[in-house]
Amino acid sequence: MNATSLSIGRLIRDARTSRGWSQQRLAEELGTVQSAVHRMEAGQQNLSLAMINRLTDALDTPLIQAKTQGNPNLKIIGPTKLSGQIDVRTSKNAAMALLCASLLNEGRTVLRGIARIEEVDRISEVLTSIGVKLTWMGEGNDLEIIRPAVLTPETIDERAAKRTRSILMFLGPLLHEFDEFRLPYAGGCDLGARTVNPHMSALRRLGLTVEATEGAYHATMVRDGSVERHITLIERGDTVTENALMAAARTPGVTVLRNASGNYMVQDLCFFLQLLGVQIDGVGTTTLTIRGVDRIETDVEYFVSEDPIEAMTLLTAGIVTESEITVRRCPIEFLEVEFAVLEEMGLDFTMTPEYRSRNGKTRLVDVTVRPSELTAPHDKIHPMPFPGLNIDNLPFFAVITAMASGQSVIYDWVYEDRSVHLSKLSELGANIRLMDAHRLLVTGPTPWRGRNIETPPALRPAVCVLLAAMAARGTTNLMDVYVINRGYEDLPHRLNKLGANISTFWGDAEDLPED
Ligand SMILES: CC(=O)N[C@H]1[C@@H](OP(=O)(O)OP(=O)(O)OC[C@H]2O[C@@H](n3ccc(=O)[nH]c3=O)[C@H](O)[C@@H]2O)O[C@H](CO)[C@@H](O)[C@@H]1O
Ligand SMILES: C=C(OP(=O)(O)O)C(=O)O
Repeated sequence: MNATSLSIGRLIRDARTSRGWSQQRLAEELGTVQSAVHRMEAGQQNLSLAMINRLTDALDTPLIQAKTQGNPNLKIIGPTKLSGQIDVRTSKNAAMALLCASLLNEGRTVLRGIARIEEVDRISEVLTSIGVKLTWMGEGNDLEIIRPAVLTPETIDERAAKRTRSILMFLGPLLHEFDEFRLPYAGGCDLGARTVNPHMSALRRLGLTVEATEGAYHATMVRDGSVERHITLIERGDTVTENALMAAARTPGVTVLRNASGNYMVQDLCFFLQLLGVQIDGVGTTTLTIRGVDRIETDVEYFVSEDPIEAMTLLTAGIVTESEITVRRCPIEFLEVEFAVLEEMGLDFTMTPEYRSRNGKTRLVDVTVRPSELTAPHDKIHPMPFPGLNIDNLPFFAVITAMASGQSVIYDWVYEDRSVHLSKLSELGANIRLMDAHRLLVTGPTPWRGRNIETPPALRPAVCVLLAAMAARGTTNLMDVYVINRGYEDLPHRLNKLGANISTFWGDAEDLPED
């Protein structure tokens, strides 16, 4: 226990008692247990930023708000050398799919190991607003979800819904229960235009018509009772595949889905639906055959698998700081091409034999990376749908190629704005030229230097800046990191355990001295 946690504990206790609440009552408001509140008040509990914000909301107290006024920012002092071992946690993207899929189940759903991140909080807020009861079990990462007999989409929390793109994945589950419903427009990272048409086109084949007007999707469902459906997705997208899977899961008969994504979050969703009694053949391939069931009422527990994007993030942390670290629990099936490129670039790394994730399915390895003389790859680095180089892992190659001698081309054909956001790395000293909106020319190696940076409004470019700042000489203040907290749990603290020097502070960019 330290003095700060004890005094925060007293603030919590005072705010609670001034509202006349018992520890049990506060625990219920927070979705935790009484013993956890007792530990917080006694200063025996490390409080995450997410928990401080939940306390602030629950207690509505200026005392705690004063601690967290303004935006969350990070101060990174470098250069740092990392050492030791770190475990990969579960993914934002599987969490999104599984939380939406919990709507299909009238039994009790327990999701084990869900990441406690802002994006999960947003979808949880949306679920709560339509009547679902979500309870974090203890202080860990297990979430119990119990839906009511009748959902109330008309009371949806629009503010939370508009902050995430995953709200689109409510279409698939809700079409089973309503002939007409309305959802707010999807949000998410600022990556340029992202079409929703593939979702509409796939769901139309199952009877759902969606009209997008006045800031909302207006959905109308007509059930035709056919026993077999063939749907070819017009794009091999992840969330569109998930939406179609959720729509097919409770549509009796057979649905054959072609040009489906076999990516990690889709596989997690398939394993979960299989536990719920939905038969799915072809998991991990581009053709999924789904035998839907009329109703699902099963008490189920599912262990979410490890995140290949977090694995890549942590490996990049080792590479950019020229350190030896071991990243444990890397889901190797989703990182094969990434490792092939890294090997070609001269990265010194070794892997343990494979073992299984807690879901019994996903293959994992521990990877040790060591300081290496990297050279630019011969060809451009570009992403492809699974089993290609993951689209969300491409940004990390901007940081890695900036460490390599020679010129590399990073080609992001997918997103219009991600490369633009990555050019922020030049503020930390990288020689990066935007050839056009989709191509970066990176010339390395880079003498990284710290400075104040406004966080790019996209998750992966933002975390790339954080990683480069760990290697940079001097101090980097990275302002307003909500976007990082959207997808990573406790990242600064976990990197600090490896030797990084990252601290969180609250405030606005105007409060900072000039560079
Ligand atoms: C919650 C979640 O799971 N989010 C992931 C999901 O978003 P999501 O499934 O929503 O991705 P999008 O549907 O936006 O697809 C990403 C972009 O790729 C384009 N596209 C995609 C497939 C294809 O065959 N052809 C094509 O052109 C789309 O038009 C779009 O511009 O997949 C993206 C691509 O892997 C990831 O970056 C996101 O992190
Ligand atoms: C683009 C991403 O996420 P989302 O689909 O949630 O915007 C991402 O995870 O990098």
